[in-house]
Amino acid sequence: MDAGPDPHAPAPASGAAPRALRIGIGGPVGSGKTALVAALCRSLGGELRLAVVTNDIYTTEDADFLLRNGVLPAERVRAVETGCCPHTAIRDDISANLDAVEDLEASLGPLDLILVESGGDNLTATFSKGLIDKQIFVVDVAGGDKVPRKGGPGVTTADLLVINKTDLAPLVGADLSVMDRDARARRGDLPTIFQSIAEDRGASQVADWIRGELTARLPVAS
Ligand SMILES: Nc1nc2c(ncn2[C@@H]2O[C@H](COP(=O)(O)OP(=O)(O)OP(=O)(O)O)[C@@H](O)[C@H]2O)c(=O)[nH]1
Repeated sequence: MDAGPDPHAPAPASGAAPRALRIGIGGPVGSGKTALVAALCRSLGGELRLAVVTNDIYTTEDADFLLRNGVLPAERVRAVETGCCPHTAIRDDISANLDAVEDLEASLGPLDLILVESGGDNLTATFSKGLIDKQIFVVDVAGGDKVPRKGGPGVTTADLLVINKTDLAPLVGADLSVMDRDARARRGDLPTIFQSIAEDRGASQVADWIRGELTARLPVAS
């Protein structure tokens, strides 16, 4: 489904990107998506006009976590209760998510970055290109070092693969070099980041990747 142009997109200022970069964050249940969103709010919230849309099936758990942890003011967070499989709301019927994005842009004015966190799903979940510009897929080492090898569209095609909870690798017997080899085999030149949010509370490598994506969208000065 193609959502077409965004009617709420702010008029581009001279030298500025046309509208907020929308990044979808998906991945299996418990891999660390909300922890990543919170970390990115910590590292980027002071330098970018940032807002977040969370998706949960029956609750507003993830939005509540962000608010409880004070990583972003309440007016910058919207919670979508999907009431159905998480992938349906980010891939098939994206209207509730688009409404949330447009509502944020209408109430806050021009934004630089909107993070859309999917509800936890499985390795097949992907975002509609009508909803987001770039997709980050988060898996974690506690799921086993076989996960990248299993592939699926998230692992194989996401613009960025994040392998989270590296601090747990020795505890669960996960071999990071195997995960690295398999991720390269599945993804070719697409980037993969290994991280532990427990050890790097600002997810600095992912924040840097986002800064790079924002820079890449800026019009080339003539
Ligand atoms: N040890 C360790 N724990 C982590 C790390 N990142 C997240 N966690 C923990 O893993 C658990 C799940 O993290 P969440 O961020 O809620 O995972 P999620 O992917 O958003 O989960 P759902 O929204 O339920 O799919 C929480 O208890 C986090 O504190 C990490 O790098 N290392």
